[in-house]
Amino acid sequence: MAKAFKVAVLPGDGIGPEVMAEALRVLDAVETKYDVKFERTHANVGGAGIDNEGKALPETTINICKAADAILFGSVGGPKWETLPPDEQPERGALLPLRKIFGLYANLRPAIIFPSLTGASSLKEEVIAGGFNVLVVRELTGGIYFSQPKGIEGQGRDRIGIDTMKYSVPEIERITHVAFQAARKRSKKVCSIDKANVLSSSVLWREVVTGIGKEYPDVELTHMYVDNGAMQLVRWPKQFDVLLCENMFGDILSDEAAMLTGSLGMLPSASLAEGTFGMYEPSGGSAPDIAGQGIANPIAQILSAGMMLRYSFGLVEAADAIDKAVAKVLDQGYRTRDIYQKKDGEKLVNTSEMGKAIIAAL
Ligand SMILES: NC(=O)c1ccc[n+]([C@@H]2O[C@H](COP(=O)([O-])OP(=O)(O)OC[C@H]3O[C@@H](n4cnc5c(N)ncnc54)[C@H](O)[C@@H]3O)[C@@H](O)[C@H]2O)c1
Ligand SMILES: CC(C)[C@H](C(=O)O)[C@@H](O)C(=O)O
Ligand SMILES: [Mg+2]
Repeated sequence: MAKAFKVAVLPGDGIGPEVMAEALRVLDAVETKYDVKFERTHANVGGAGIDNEGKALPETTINICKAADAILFGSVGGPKWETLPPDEQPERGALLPLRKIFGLYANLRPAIIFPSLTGASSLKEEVIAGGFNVLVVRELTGGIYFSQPKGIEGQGRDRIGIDTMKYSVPEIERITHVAFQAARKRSKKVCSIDKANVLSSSVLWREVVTGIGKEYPDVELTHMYVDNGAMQLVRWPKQFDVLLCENMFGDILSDEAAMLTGSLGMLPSASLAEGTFGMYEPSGGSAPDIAGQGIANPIAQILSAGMMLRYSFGLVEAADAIDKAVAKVLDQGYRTRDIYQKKDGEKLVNTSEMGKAIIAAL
């Protein structure tokens, strides 16, 4: 009998449902080819949760996720819900609680430049010639996103907005191990990003990372302040292998790294808990500027589904096949609008045509 895995499918808002449809078709194709079954249950999240069930993260959605082996997530948010109280909006009302409820502390965001896409990068060709492959390892359940106190206090012009950045030693230790273990399977270099010249949480971060680094003598460890890191990424991205970041620094640097590869629509992510449970989503958002037009790039969502097969289901062969199929269609010249450079040999396609091409290449 075919091996079966339960997937909670949360398409969300904006381009979320459009790119999710293509990732699900890719999963259909994997089922046929690899004798596996993905039992999918759809659930509302974000604006779709608010509109259909009155809440960004309805109980039914939480229960569907709890019953699943992994969550495949689209993206949430958009102008329609931006006037709600902050904690009820899609991002703070659904995405962040999901990360916390499921203990998804390790966010892996690989930024890989495909050889055929070097021209789509915002960097000069000579800087990225030969490609680069950076893995952002972002701490996802701590830091300034979650620490207390937080909120707006007082009245009128006397109000103050408060956010707090806290990290405990165990929180730093576990994400550091993830970074070093990932580096061991790659080019054996970890660059830890912090702001230890200003922030106390970063002073502790640097100390703990240095200590853990001694357990991995085969991996080179360097430290960099986040402002310099942001600059070095655009100056010479090839110097980096694994970038280890706290929550907010990782959020910012992963968008930057994504754009160096050509488009935010190319960058997948895996958010992992202890064990095999994970949530898989594009690093980018609901892209309200292009939603509803059928032109979004589905590659980040499809590669995220591939990461789900790799990290939560152990289906390495099928995951490799998805990665290769994406590289192949890019070599064949298929381009959604975000990565189209009007060069000879390029074929401008919409979301579903890109999905179909990837399935054909599987
Ligand atoms: N994980 C998530 O659900 C997530 C992540 C980031 C932002 N958001 C939310 O998304 C909404 C829009 O935020 P934003 O505009 O700052 O960021 P965004 O990532 O949605 O869009 C930034 C730019 O990248 C482009 N882009 C993103 N994904 C693309 C794709 N697949 N194909 C082609 N182009 C793509 C968009 O068109 C836009 O020009 C906000 O409500 C934000 O909070 C959600
Ligand atoms: C939408 C937002 C809460 C989210 C984050 O900041 O983590 C997004 O930007 C991301 O990168 O996944
Ligand atoms: Mg982000």
